[in-house]
Amino acid sequence: MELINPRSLLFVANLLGMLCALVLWVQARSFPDDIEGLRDWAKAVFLIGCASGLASMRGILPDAVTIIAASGMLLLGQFLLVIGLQRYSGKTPYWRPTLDAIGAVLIIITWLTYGTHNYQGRIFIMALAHIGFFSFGALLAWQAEPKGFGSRFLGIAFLLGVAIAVWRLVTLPVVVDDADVTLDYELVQQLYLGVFSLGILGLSIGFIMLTNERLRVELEFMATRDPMTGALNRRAFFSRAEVEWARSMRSRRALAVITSDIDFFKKVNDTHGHHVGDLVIKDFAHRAAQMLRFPDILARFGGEEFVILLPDTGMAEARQVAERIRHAIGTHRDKALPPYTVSLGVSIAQGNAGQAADVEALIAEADAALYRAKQGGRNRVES
Ligand SMILES: Nc1nc2c(ncn2[C@@H]2O[C@H](COP(=O)(O)OP(=O)(O)OP(=O)(O)O)[C@@H](O)[C@H]2O)c(=O)[nH]1
Repeated sequence: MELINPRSLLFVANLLGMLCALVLWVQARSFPDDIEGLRDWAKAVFLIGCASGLASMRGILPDAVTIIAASGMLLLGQFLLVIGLQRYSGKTPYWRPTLDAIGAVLIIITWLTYGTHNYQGRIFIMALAHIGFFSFGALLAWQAEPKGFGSRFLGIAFLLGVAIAVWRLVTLPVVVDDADVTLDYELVQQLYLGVFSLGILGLSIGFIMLTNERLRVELEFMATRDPMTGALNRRAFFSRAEVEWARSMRSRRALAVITSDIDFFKKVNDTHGHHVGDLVIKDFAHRAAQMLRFPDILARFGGEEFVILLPDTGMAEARQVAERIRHAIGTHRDKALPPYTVSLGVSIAQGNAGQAADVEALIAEADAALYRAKQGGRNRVES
């Protein structure tokens, strides 16, 4: 039964491949370099599109082009999809073993085309290769970060590819040998090709969604974080602090703020250099963050000055946290860094009369306590 001309399907796959390759290429050019894999995908989809275009010329161009070259491009394209996903996930791709395997498959395909004229054998070996690439692709897509809709969509698109290739294997016995004479008009082969053409589109959309989600996560991170330490920036701190403030005022539960400043930090810079100064700042941010729990937040307000917000935390508990940080910084140290100490100021609000009227006032109170800690000799906590 002729549902749709297989030649037309392959031609559509060719056009879709070219268009998807163009979109992926444009996307690759406008994306930050650390989101890798888009260029591989553009090349992959281009190759798969070309393979479909060549295959649509069956009976017009020689078999060496429409079968051997087309199969080679198809396999290389599918391999590049996997390579792109590996690069996207920060894994180092291994080219050699798979390229050797593709070479071996092409030699077998050539033998099956010119030697034994075995159409079923050719479909069998190509379906096996599709299953291998698509299974690996599904696994990589499922593991890819962020694990959002894009990663799931892509994983399912790859799994559909596996299912179709398995189905093609199962239905192999009904393939008639003369199907190879021009093009296979069997319904199963038409569906195979049809789904395959749409598959290029589905996979490309999936990967574009995945990379867009990664970009959104990165932009969000950049907009809310201090790039050097990964702590929240001032703006993100205030947007979270305002929410916690409102909650605290409504529920009358205490909200604590700790401000901290590394002691004699100018001396660290002057003695060991700015680079070591930066390492000390990062060390402080890392170790202070380890001493906090959800939903506490740590923000870098500038230089060596950090602010910590502790929701649902009273004065005694907040002082304990500050003491723990001071003690940890002053006693355990990274051997690669000079010893240093930190002074901290603590303040709380609970919506009572006479207490801070807003977050800024609460921070100003903690700053005043921090100033007293500095005046009192440093390496201490004041409230
Ligand atoms: N390495 C490095 N230094 C910074 C950074 N931002 C600010 N600084 C330096 O940090 C120092 C801050 O010193 P001050 O706050 O004036 O005083 P201090 O030496 O820490 O002394 P006290 O706070 O009084 O104990 C200045 O020398 C700044 O140049 C940064 O991102 N990296």
